[in-house]
Amino acid sequence: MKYEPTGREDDEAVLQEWFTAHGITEVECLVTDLTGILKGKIMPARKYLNGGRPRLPDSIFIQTVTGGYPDDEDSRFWNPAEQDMQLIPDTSAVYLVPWAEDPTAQIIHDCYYLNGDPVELSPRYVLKRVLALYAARGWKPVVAPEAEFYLVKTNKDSDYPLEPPIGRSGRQESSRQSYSIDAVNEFDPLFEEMYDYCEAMGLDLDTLIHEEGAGQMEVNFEHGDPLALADQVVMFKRTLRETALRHGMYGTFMAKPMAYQPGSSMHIHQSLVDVATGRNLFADDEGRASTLFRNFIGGLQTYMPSAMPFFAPNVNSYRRLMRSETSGSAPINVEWGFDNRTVGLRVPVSDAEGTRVENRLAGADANPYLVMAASLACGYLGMMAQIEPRPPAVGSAWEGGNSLPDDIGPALNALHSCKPLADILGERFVKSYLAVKRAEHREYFQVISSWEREHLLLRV
Ligand SMILES: NC(=O)CC[C@H](N)C(=O)O
Repeated sequence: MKYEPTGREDDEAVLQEWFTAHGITEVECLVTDLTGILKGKIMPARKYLNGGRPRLPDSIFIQTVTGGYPDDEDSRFWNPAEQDMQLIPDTSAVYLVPWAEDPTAQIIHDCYYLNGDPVELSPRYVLKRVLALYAARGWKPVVAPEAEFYLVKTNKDSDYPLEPPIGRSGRQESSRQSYSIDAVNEFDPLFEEMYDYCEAMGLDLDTLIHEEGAGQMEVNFEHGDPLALADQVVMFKRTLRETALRHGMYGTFMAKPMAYQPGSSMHIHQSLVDVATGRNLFADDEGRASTLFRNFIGGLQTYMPSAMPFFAPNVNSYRRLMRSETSGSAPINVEWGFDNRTVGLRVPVSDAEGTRVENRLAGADANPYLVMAASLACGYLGMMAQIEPRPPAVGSAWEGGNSLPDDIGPALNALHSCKPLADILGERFVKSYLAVKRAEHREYFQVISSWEREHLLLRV
């Protein structure tokens, strides 16, 4: 997947036309790091259109969420020289910044070394790598992500717990308001603006609902190409956070922002299209679940426990997945079942064309490129090895207990031992990801919590 300069003239023409149509004066050149944070440079549109392309060091892909770097015990897996990368725009990922005062573009870029090699540490590249495996077989995965999030009161001191926001009524939500339209309308001005921004950016939102938690909402995206939808989720998260700030609140995609409130997920519905015929290969000629579909689920069941650090990348992610009275339907297993929300892999009842599996494991805090790459990699491995899934769960699957790593430490160990995933996602990428996540975990461990001060200080 080398960048071929021959295609670039066409891209320039597309950009030129789009910049002129929108009167663009500034460009935000964006790259998503391992966490999902947008990094990049801002430059004048004039320079950008003259072929100016920014460079960034490849160390942005080995940065922890706090801006640190892993100890260099494993440094042979990245380049300590901090090589420069050339940023090349993807002209299918060009958006307006609708809240900017001067007409500004935000463009998602791919990263290449100066010799033209792609940077394998880039999450967007990891997803492209998995999609190329599907393309080589004439397959096209189709996904529909959902993103849950909380609106919360601004929280200037991070020592204090978060609180639900104040709505138009002047009141703070305190009870379960799942699906309540009036509870969504409490934040009507914010959502009006969010929709305006999404419209201006061309984000394909389907529905918005109120979820179970106080101030918790969910948006669903229309189904489509995984790369385009991962881009859209990244853009949506930025948009929602920005909109919330403009309305005096925070929007957060933390997996478990508040104790005693359900966590936030990023469910991904997945199906598989035959490029030649356009048919959904997850249904057979009689409209029943096909062998490929069963094997895809078999692969998810086999490899998802090892891919856990992509679905649950932070210490906080595992708080969402712990069973408690307030955990809602967050999964603790990789069983599958028809229209069953106690399993990690739900198969919604639908017509043959709509046959799909909803992977419910990922938290909203996960990096959408890596969630899609990991989920599609697990399914691909299952289809290649023709893995039969266990029988579908009937009734509650909670009784089976937690069959997944229940903390980031064991999850990282499981990924470390899984060679098939490293082969698909890239060995250098997986090693670097593990090193970054281990460094974050060590840093977290140095913080003494209020629970320890409350319960241990005077007792032990
Ligand atoms: N609607 C739902 O299925 C809720 C999902 C739940 N919030 C989770 O974190 O998984």
